Amino acid sequence: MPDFAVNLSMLFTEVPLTERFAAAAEQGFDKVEIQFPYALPAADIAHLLRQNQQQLVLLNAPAGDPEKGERGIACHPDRVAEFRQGVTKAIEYAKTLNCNNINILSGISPVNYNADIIEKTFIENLQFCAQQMANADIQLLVEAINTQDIPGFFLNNSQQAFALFDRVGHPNIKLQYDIYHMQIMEGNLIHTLRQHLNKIGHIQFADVPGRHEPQTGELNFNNIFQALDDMGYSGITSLEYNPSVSTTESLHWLKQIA
Ligand SMILES: O=C(O)[C@@H](O)C(=O)CO
Ligand SMILES: [Mg+2]
Repeated sequence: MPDFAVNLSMLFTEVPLTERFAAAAEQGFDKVEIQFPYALPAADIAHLLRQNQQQLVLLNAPAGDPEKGERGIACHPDRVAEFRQGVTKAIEYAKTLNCNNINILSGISPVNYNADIIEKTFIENLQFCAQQMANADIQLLVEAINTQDIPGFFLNNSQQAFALFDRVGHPNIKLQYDIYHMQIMEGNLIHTLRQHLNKIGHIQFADVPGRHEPQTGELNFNNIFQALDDMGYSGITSLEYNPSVSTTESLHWLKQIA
């Protein structure tokens, strides 16, 4: 069975973030992720993790202003200084919280720049991240996101990610393979996971369509989880879905496979 973590930005949202750690612990989760932890001081999060005997396994670097529709700025040529300051902040949080993985979001391609400059900016920013994070013993992860939910998102499929990793040319970079986004963009999940397992550092999932819990859509999660075990995947597999019912009720599938 996969080593599960739960994303506290999308599950247990019935209660404020500070109370989600305990809610997740009550359901048996000892590993959690938070997309953007920055509204809380790192010391407060560290306290909550200790109190609930949990490990933070993932956080995202700051990704611009979501109120303005921004979903990452790593490919924005005019935001390089701001992006890198955000990465420094993410590394400080990760160090305080003993978190070994930081996820980077490319963002939506800016309309006023040509494709080559956007790609070059992203590659140079990833080179910066890979080295800074290697210095801090942190794995750089990069996530591809589907363009139905976020039209224009620059990094949107696994083959594009692997080609970019070759150009980044640093060993400290892996794909955060989100099953939900990849099912929408390319399908062929088990084959892709098996073929590129050494370049995949973290997995998230939700069913398609709807981005809800397993058994609400078209994916056979029993087969996917079994295949991950069979191929020897040893990383984290994280619940990152919008529960279609209460979070606790949405975990029925987990009890069936346990
Ligand atoms: O899949 C997603 O939406 C994420 O993993 C994320 O962190 C976006 O902020
Ligand atoms: Mg994701």
